[in-house]
Amino acid sequence: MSQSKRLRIAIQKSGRLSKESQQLLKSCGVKFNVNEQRLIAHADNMPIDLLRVRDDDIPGLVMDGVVDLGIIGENVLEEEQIERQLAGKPAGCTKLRDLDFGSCRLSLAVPNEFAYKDAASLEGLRIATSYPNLLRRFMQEKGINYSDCMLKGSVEVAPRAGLSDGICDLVSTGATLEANGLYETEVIYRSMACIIQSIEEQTPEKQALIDKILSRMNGVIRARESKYILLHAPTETLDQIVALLPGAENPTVLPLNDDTNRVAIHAVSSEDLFWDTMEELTALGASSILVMPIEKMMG
Ligand SMILES: Nc1ncnc2c1ncn2[C@@H]1O[C@H](COP(=O)(O)OP(=O)(O)OP(=O)(O)O)[C@@H](O)[C@H]1O
Ligand SMILES: O=P(O)(O)OC[C@H]1O[C@H](OP(=O)(O)OP(=O)(O)O)[C@H](O)[C@@H]1O
Ligand SMILES: [Mg+2]
Repeated sequence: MSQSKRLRIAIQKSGRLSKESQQLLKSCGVKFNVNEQRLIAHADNMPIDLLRVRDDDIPGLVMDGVVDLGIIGENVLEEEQIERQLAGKPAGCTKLRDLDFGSCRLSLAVPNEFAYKDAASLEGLRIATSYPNLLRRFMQEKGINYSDCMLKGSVEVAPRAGLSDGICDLVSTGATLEANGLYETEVIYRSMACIIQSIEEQTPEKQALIDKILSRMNGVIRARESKYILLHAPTETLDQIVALLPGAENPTVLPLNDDTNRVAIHAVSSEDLFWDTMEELTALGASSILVMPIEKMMG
């Protein structure tokens, strides 16, 4: 069991996940100030300590029970899990939920002049990557022999530098690949950020705090994905209009002053309302359409 009476949460110190991890915890009511020089940030209003570390270290810290929770990309989690299974080290942890950020994919990419047909085009070649285990699993499934070149960063420059024939690295918009004269040929893993818990037994107090944070996180993420919609609708097209609102259950329908042919609709939609739908709504006679963000949700 983690020795500390306070709940320990590991988050990325600086990088793609750090701001959003901090923001998510703040939205769950955890109050803390980060001092860039310090590894630990203590929450002021709850028995929670945040450990700010390199993202690569987060899965191991959770799997060894050094911290109770960690916010991490699934790509790093899966890579560490394979690594530890091979080394016979503890690799257990529980994924509590996917988060709504850090979406990216681990892909194979080759120089623009490379005539790639399928994964077999890489037979006998060298691939640079920071994810040797995920790459090996993919290549073994395809039965392709290759050699790897392990790089912790700047993987995209490897082919130009003559270090490898292709790469296996994270892609989001594809801008980094393009800037380095590479193109994506195969997605080998799709990833999101997630929150994981150590499998060590928790004290009832700490488990209750984990459950509280998770329940708040569910509310914050559900609210971020939802919209509050207000509009006026002709009574004759009311059913069609309600059917167009994405995931809106039991909308409130209210009468309008001095207008018996129209009603006001208030609805919580589980998704954003896109311009196309707004145009379809107006074509059905809807007016005064307002789409508003929701800050918190519960129950
Ligand atoms: N372009 C991207 N768009 C969205 N998410 C990304 C992107 N690149 C990486 N990620 C996600 O964010 C995680 C952290 O990426 P980052 O580039 O900050 O890692 P790093 O350089 O290894 O950081 P550290 O210094 O902590 O080791 C990745 O493991 C992945 O899950
Ligand atoms: O497809 P794109 O939108 O261009 O994103 C992909 C890039 O993002 C990540 O690096 P990051 O920018 O986080 O910097 P790093 O190389 O220092 O980790 C990843 O390692 C790629 O290099
Ligand atoms: Mg890292």
